[in-house]
Amino acid sequence: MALLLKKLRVPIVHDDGGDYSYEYSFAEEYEGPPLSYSVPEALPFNLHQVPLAHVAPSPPHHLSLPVIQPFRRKTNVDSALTTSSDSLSCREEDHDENRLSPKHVKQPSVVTFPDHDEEFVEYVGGESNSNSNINSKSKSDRVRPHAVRDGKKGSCYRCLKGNHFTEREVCIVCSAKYCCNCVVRAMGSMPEGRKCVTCIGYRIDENKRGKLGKPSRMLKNLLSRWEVKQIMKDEMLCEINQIPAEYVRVNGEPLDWDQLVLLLTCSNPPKGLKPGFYWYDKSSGFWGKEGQRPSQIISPALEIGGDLQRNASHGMTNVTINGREITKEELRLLKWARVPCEGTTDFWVSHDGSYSEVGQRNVKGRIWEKSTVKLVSLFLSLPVPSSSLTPAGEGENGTGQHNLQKKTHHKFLLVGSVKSGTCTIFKQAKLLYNVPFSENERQNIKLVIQSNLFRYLGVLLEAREYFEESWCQKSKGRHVDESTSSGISGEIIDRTPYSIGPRLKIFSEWLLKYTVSGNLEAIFPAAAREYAPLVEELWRDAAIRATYSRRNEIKNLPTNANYFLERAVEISSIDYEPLDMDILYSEGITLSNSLSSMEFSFTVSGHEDSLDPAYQHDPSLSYQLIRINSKSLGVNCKWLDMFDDTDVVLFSVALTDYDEYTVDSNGVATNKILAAKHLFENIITHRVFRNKNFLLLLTKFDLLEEKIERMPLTQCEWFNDFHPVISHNQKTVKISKYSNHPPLAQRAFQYIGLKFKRLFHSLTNRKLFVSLVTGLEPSTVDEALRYAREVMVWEKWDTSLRNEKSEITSTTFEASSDEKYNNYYPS
Ligand SMILES: Nc1nc2c(ncn2[C@@H]2O[C@H](COP(=O)(O)OP(=O)(O)OP(=O)(O)O)[C@@H](O)[C@H]2O)c(=O)[nH]1
Ligand SMILES: [Mg+2]
Repeated sequence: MALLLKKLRVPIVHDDGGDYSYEYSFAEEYEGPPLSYSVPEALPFNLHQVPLAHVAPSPPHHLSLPVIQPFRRKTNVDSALTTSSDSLSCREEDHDENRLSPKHVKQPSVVTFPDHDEEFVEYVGGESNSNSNINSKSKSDRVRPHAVRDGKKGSCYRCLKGNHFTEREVCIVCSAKYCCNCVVRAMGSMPEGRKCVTCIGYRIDENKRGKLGKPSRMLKNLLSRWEVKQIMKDEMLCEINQIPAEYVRVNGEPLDWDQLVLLLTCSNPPKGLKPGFYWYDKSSGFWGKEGQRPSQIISPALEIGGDLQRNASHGMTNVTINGREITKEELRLLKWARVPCEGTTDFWVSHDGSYSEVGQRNVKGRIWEKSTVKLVSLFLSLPVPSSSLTPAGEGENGTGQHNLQKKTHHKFLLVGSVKSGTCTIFKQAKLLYNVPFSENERQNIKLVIQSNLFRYLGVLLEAREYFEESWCQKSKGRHVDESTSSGISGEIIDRTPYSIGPRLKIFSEWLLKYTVSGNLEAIFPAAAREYAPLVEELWRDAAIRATYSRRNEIKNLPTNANYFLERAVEISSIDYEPLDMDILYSEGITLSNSLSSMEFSFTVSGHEDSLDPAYQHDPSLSYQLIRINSKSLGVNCKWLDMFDDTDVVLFSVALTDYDEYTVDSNGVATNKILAAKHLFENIITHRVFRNKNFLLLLTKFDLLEEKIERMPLTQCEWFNDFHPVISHNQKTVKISKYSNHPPLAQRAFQYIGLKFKRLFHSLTNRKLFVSLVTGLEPSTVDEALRYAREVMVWEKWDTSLRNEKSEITSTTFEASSDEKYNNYYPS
C-alpha cells in the first residue's frame, strides 16, 4: 500500500520568483543529496482508517508552511511555521492531476528504436522499418516521452527563457533542456540520473547512451562534487538505464539478459556497447558491427548470439578467417604479417593470433608475433589484441598468478530478504574489524536516522489521531447511553488525552502528508534543520507522551524506533553526530540501497593463544565482505552473475519475520519468511552459485526471544509443525558464550535452521551451514564470519571431516544433538 502511495505526487503552489507554479512534485522540494529511501513497509492501520486528507492533503487556506528549496546550496529557506498565507499554501486546483505532468512532455506517438546501424531513426505513429526486426518493442517497455518545447528555439523547456547561447542540461529520456535555474527543480533528486521527474522509470534515449556518467559543467557548478558523483553513479548503474538485451544482436540473434551480462562482464568486453547489430567470432574474439571490418578483439569463447556468417563483415576477398570472409584491410594486414594467403583461402585463427589452414592441425604462425604488425593494424584501423585477453571460463579461475592472488583474497557475499539485517551485519563487521566509516557513509547514516525519526514521529502522530478518534467514539457511546437513560442530550467531546494544540496540529498534518504518501524524502534534510524545535515541543506534549506510552499497540512502529524516539530532541538537532550504537540501530548504510563492500582481516586480539583454527590469524589473508540489497538483485536475481567469484554466500534471514508480511506493488501480501524462502531458493539454485558454500545467518534472535512468548511460530504456514514440548525445569539454555536464553526461542531457532537446511539439501544435495546472530552485539557477527572462513576451508578438506563438525555454530549448544530435535520432527 505504501508503495502505491509513494507514486502520488502532491502538487504544491510555490512562490517561484513572483510566478506561481503548479508543477511541484516531491523531488522539486527536496534539499540535500540524492536519496532513495525505502518507504515504510506498512502504514499504521489500514488505509481506510487513514483520513483521506492524509493521502492527498488539502491543508486549510490559513495554513502556511515553510518552503524548502531544492539542494543545499540554496540558503533562502523560510524557517518557522507561520500562519500567514504568503509563503506556501495549497489550493483547490493543486489536486488537478493533469498538472502533475510537466508542460513539455507530450505522451508520444514518437518512438525511437535502434536502426540497423548504430544510428537510431524515429518512427512516427507506428511506421515500421522493414529491414529491422529489432524495433519490435518489448512489452515491458513503456513508450518513451518526447519533449515538446512551448518557447522559442534554444529556450529552457521549463521557464521558456534563454536562447541558443544559454547553457542547458538535457534530460536523457525526453531530451527536454533546462537552464541552470530550472534543472534541479525539473529533475529533482535525480535517482536515475539526469531525467525530468516525470521521465523517471522510462528507458533512456539510446542516442544519449554515450553521455551516461559524464557530468556537465552546469551540474558541477550547481551541486557539490559528492552529489554529482552520486547522480552519475545512479545514472550509470540503475537498472532502467541499462541497454535492453534484445536490442543487441550478435550474429543475427538478439541477446537475452544473461548473455548481455556475460558480454559486459567478460574480462575484455566491447567498449561503449550500444544497441545494434554485431558479428562476433568466438574463436578469435574478433568483434565488429554487421557489414563492417572488426573494430575490437574482445574475450573469445563467449556463448552469445548465433553462428558467425560468411558475409558478416561484407568482405569480398575470398579469404576466410573462422568462416568469415575478411575485408580488404584485414587481407592487407595478413599479407604484412606474412601469412601465406595465395592459394589458401580458409584459416582458423585462435584468440592468441595463432593460425592454421582449415583442415590442418599444425599451427603455421602467429599473426601478432611482430610488433610492426600491431602498428600496421592500427594504421589500417584494425584492432589489436588486448594484453588482458583470456578465454571465457579461464582467467581468474584458472591457474597461475591470478589464482595465487585470489587465494589471498576471499569474498563473502552477504544477501538476504528485506530488512533481514544485512546492513546491520555489514556495519557490525566494520566496527569489529576497525574499517572506518567514510564521511559519505556517516553523512548518509545521519540522514537516514534523522529522516527515520520523522517517519517514526509520523507513525506516532497517526496513532495519536486514531487513539483520539476511538476515545471520542467511546465517550460518545457512553454519553448516548447516559443521555438515553437520563433523557439529557450528550455534549460533544472536544478534549481527550490525545488532543494536541492547533500549532502542533498544523505540524502534524503537514508531516503526515509526507509520511503517509511515502514522500518523506521530499523534505529532507532541510526538515531536520528547520523543525528541530517543533520536534522538541511535540515530544514533550502530553498527548504524544500518552500515545507513546501505548507504543506496544502501534503495530508499525519498528522495534528500534524507541531507541531513537527517546532521543528525538538530540537527534533532530543540527549538531547531531551518530554514535556507534546509533549506526547499528539505524537502517541502511548507503542511501541508494546499492552495493556496499569492505575489505578486512580477522583481528587476533583476545584470541592470540587460542588453538581453535577459527581464531588463528593469517595476516596474509584478506577478506572482502560485499553486501547486496535484495531489491537490487533484479528480476530472477540477474545481477548475481557479477558475483561468480564469491567464496561463501552468507544468506540472512530474520527470525522474527514469521508473523510479518511484505506487500508488493500489486498489493499482494506475502509472509516475510515465505518471501525469504523464495529468495533463498532462487539464489541457491542460481547457476552461478551451483557449487558455492552457503552459510545461513539467522538474525534478530534477541527480538525473537521476546516475540515468541506472545506470538506462536506456527503463524507462518511453513512452520505449522512446530510444537516443542519444554519441560518445566528447563528455564534457560546457554546458547552462546554470551548469554542464556529461554528454551522456546532456542528451539524455534534450531527448527528454522533445520527447515532451511532440509530445503537446501533437497534442492542442491549439499549441506547448508547455519549461524546465529544473537542481536546487535558485534561479537556474534565475528563468530559468524569466522565460521564462514572455516566453511570455506572445510570445503577443501576431506568431506568426512566436514561432517564431523557441528553444522550449527557460533552457538555452541549445551544440549546434546538428540535433545535438540527430540520434540518435533519438521517435515
Ligand atoms: N534488535 C535487533 N535489531 C536488529 C537486528 N538486526 C537488524 N536489526 C534492526 O533491523 C532493522 C533492519 O535491519 P537492516 O540491517 O537495515 O536490514 P537490511 O537487510 O539491510 O534491510 P534492507 O535495507 O531492506 O536490505 C534495523 O533497524 C536494525 O537495527 C538484531 O539482530 N537485533
Ligand atoms: Mg538496510
